[in-house]
Amino acid sequence: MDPAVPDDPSAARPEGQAPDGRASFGFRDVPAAEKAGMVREVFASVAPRYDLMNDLMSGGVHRLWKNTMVDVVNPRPAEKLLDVAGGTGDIAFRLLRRQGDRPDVTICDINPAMLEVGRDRAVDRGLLHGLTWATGDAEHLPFPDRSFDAYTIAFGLRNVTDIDQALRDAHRVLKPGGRFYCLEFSKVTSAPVGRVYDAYSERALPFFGRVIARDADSYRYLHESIRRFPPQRELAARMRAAGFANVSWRDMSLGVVALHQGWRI
Ligand SMILES: C[S@@+](CC[C@H](N)C(=O)[O-])C[C@H]1O[C@@H](n2cnc3c(N)ncnc32)[C@H](O)[C@@H]1O
Repeated sequence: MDPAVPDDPSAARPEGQAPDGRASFGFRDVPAAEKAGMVREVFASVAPRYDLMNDLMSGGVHRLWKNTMVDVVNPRPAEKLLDVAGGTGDIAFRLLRRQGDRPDVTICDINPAMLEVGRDRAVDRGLLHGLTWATGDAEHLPFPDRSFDAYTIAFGLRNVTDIDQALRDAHRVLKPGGRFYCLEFSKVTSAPVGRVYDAYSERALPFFGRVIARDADSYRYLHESIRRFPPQRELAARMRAAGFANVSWRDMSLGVVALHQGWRI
C-alpha cells in the first residue's frame, strides 16, 4: 500500500457505492463528481504505452484471457456488438475478426486518447470496415435502449464511478435476449497464489509504471483499483440486481481474472 495512505477508511463499503457522494480512487476517497476526470487523466497518461505495458505486466497472458472472452461471446455475423471501455481496441478487433465479412462492432470509451491509439492500430491492421468509434461514459452510454445483441467490457468496470449504474445502463442498451460479458481482475481462489500475486502486483506494477511508462502513480492506481473491485460472488449479485438473468462466471488463472456473463430477458 502507498505509505502516504496509512489505511483504507472506505474498505467496509462495496466498490462503486458512495452514499455520501464520494467514490474510491484507488485507496483514496474522492468526490464522486471528480473520479471520472481523474480516471480519464490516468488513461490519457498511460495511453501511448498501454499495450506494451499489458504485455510486460501479464507476460502476454492478457491475450489468452481476451481470446477466451471472445470465444465465449462467440459473435455471429451481423450481430450488433458493443465493447465498452474498449480502450485501444483489443476486444473490439477480436470480435470484428470473428464476425467475418459481416462485422458490426461499436467501441466506446470515455477517453479520446485511448481511442486515438486504437484508431491507429485499426488502420495498421486494415480493420476499417464494420467498426464504429464512440466517446462515452459507461454509466450514461450514448446509445438508445435495446440497441445491441451483446455487450462486452474488459478491464473497464473497475474504473467507473458507480458500478451499479454502469450495469443498469448495460442492461438498458441490450436487446431482450442480449448478452452481457465482463472480464475483470477478481479474487484469487488460492491463498498461497494470492499472496504471491499480491506481492507481485504491489511491487511490479509501480516498478513497470515508473521505468517503462514513466508514471508510477497511474500504475499504483491500477493496482489499487484491482484490489478494491468486488469479488466474483458479489459482482454476480450486483448484476442480478441490475436486471440480468442466468448470471454466471468462470475464473481464469485461479481467479486472477473472472469472466462474468448474464442475459437481458
Ligand atoms: C484498463 S483499460 C481496458 C481497455 C481494453 N478494454 C482492454 O482490455 O485492453 C480501461 C479503459 O476503461 C476506460 N474507462 C474508464 N472509465 C470509463 C467510463 N466511465 N466509461 C467508459 N470507459 C471508461 C479507460 O479510458 C480505459 O480505456
